[in-house]
Amino acid sequence: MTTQSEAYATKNGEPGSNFSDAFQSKHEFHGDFPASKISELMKLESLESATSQSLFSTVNRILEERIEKKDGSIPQRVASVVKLVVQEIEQRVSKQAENMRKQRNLYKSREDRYQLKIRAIETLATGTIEENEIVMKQLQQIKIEKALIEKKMKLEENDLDRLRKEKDHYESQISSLKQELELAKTTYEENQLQLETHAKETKIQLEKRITELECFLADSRNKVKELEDFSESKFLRWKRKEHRYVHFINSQFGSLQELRLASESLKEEVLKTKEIYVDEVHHFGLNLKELVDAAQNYHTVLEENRKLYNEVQDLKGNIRVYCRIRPFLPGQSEKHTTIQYIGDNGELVVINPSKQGKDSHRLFKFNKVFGPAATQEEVFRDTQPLIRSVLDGYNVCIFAYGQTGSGKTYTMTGPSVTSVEDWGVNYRALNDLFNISQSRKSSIAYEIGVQMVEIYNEQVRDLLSNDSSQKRLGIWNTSQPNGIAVPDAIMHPVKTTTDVLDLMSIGLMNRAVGATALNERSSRSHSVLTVHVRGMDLETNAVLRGCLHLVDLAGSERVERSESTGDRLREAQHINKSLSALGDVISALAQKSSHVPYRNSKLTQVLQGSLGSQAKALMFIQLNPDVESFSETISTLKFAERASGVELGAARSNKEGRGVRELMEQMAFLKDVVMKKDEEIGRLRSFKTNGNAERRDTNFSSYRSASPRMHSIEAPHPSRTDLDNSSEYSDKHCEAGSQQSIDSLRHHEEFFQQPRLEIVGSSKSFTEDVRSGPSLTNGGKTCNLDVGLLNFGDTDSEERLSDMSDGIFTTGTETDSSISNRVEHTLFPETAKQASEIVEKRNVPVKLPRPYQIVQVRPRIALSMGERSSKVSSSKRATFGSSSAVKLPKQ
Ligand SMILES: Nc1ncnc2c1ncn2[C@@H]1O[C@H](COP(=O)(O)OP(=O)(O)OP(=O)(O)O)[C@@H](O)[C@H]1O
Repeated sequence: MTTQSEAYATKNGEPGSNFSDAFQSKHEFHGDFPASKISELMKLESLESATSQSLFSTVNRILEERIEKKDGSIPQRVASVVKLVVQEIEQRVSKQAENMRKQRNLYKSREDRYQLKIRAIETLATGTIEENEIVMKQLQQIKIEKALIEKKMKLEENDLDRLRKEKDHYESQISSLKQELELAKTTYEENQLQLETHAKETKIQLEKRITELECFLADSRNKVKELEDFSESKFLRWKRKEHRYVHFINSQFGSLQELRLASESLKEEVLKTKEIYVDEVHHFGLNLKELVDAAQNYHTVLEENRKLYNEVQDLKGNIRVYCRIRPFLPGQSEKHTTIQYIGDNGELVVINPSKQGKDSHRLFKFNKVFGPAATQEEVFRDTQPLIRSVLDGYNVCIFAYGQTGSGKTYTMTGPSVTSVEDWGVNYRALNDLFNISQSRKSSIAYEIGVQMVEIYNEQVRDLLSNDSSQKRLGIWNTSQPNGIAVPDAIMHPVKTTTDVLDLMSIGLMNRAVGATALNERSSRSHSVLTVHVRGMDLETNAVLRGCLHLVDLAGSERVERSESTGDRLREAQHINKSLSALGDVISALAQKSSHVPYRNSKLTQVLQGSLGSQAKALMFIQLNPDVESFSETISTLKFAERASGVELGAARSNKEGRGVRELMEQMAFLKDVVMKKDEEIGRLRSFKTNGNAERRDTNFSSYRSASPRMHSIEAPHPSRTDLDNSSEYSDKHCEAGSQQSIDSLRHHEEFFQQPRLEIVGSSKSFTEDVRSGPSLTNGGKTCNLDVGLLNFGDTDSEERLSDMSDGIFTTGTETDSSISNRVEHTLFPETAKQASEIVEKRNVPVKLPRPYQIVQVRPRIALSMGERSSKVSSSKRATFGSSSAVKLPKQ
């Protein structure tokens, strides 16, 4: 049993010490408490171990002692009260202890029960943990599900939002639809009202119509009745008719039988007639065949006639005239044409659209007319024989005449070089010459050279020279008796068509072109392509030379039509001037006039050899079919008509056999001798005249008057007043001319590869050459003095030119050969070499035949032919030399 102090001590955690402290402080408070009692009390090992009873008994004994002793420290009563209290407390404590014991037991039982419960709970708890885990898992799952549900809820919320919005939208739509519905409803009601009214109206109308129809039906019924009556009567009539027809057919059948019999007899007759007819047709066929043959013969005869006509013209030396009509260009197809008829026989009818009746038509006749559809090949086919004759030693000139844009360049050159089909006469001609020369190479060795110049504003320019100083050539050297070669222009040997194509494209690029109102790219100059051919017969050594001029003239239109101004106007004026000079020459030739004004333009000077000598000439007349060009067309055709009447004299081939060549070599030698003599005479004369000026003048003038023929190679031609007024002209110009001549010669000598002979003049010119007096020597080079000109003061220059022209005109083959010699020397140096060798070998003059020529021995400087010369065969290259190469312009 625990006491109150124990409980107290247990309650405070330090029962022993606290109780002792309390007891001690109490004792101290009661200082009179005997120490023995305390020690007695203190005998108790500890308060903790002391029972509450012992403690109370201790207190009771103390109190009893106090009471017994009657100690005054504690009043008796107090002690008895305390004792009572202590006893009361003791009782209470014991009760309490009892209670506590009971409680303790109760607690114990409770504890047991709790223990059992705990154990049960523990077992439950273990079960619960597992359950918990499951629950946790379920919780987790529930959480996940919750999250999902939340998500779903969110989504649903979103959906809800969306639905709400949609709902709003639909609501607004519904409201608008409601409005529309309202509107529709009102309209419907209105319409309904209208329809109702309309229906009412229609009903009324229909009712009216029904009544009308009923009336009509009644009428119709009446009519049907009438018709039925009518058809019945008609049926009866038809019935009657049928009877009649049957009767008629029967009668017809009878007659048919009769006819059949008759036809059979007729058939027999027809068969008989047919036989007769077949016989007759056969007979007729035979007759027809004869007629067809005759007609064919007629065409052949016609063709032959044409050929014969051409041959006769060739024999007469007529200028052949081919007319070519340009097609309308793209974009011009709507235009009216002036060409009404193109005949096979070279007939051409042009029509003037502004005139009516007979005057509106004009007939022209030429050697050939090519229509707009004619191809380049067809045109060339008719030109080919003429071109081929160049290889047989003839001189041929082909030129194209016509207004700007009429197709001259198209015919002569072609629209493009790249396509062979487009090639014009120029390329085809050279190609043909190469082909034929190849096919003849076993018997004749041909060499071909080309020059190309243009006449622009009355100046001659070398189109194949890249040297600008040489491009513009000096005055056209008409002292060349036949004027065929272009002495100042560089001669380019050509071996293949490619060479020609290269050269010509360079030439075409250098050509002066410009735009006029009539042609976008108009040729503002006359271009002359000269082809020199020299062939040597490998058996007989006979040499033939041919020369072909291919001339693309500038446009012939009137100045005002080309709407030119400034430079273009000047060009047009020059072109017109030269073309009218050509017209004058042609007129003079056509009229067989004694004076032919070749010198009036550079163009006529260039063509002099081909128009004046016995060369073959062909003129292409180009026409623009456009109505606007009618007047130009007529003037072109008139020009062509005049040209076709020109007789140049029968063409002759420039062939020379060995004999002729030897004679020429002899002539060359003799010319040399004569020249030396002339030089001596000249020296003597100058020696004489040194002391006597007057005599000198007289002597010189005798020379001047002697020759209208010879000109300085390069000296500018003096004006007539110059000639009249300046007595010193001869000297000055002789010097100036000789200097120029020397310069020109230097250039000219490019054609010559070594010192050799040059043969100038012709049979007729010889006499004039002799009259012309001596050639001047200058620095070892020779030039012919223009002495002829010096004495022209009183003579009509035209006449002089005419004389000269005539001289050239009639010289014929020899005239041509002289220039050909010049060309030959240029192109074919070995001939010259042979000649010079012969001259060196022979020193005995040989008696000359009648047509002899002056020979000048000229030390020629060998000049390179430039890049072109590299294409010449090695055997010839050696003789060409290599100094001061003249380069060709690069394309
Ligand atoms: N026969 C033709 N077939 C097709 N086109 C042609 C024919 N003739 C000429 N042409 C075309 O007509 C135009 C003018 O031709 P081209 O330049 O040859 O005339 P042109 O007489 O030489 O003119 P210009 O005197 O101004 O030099 C060119 O476009 C040319 O292609």
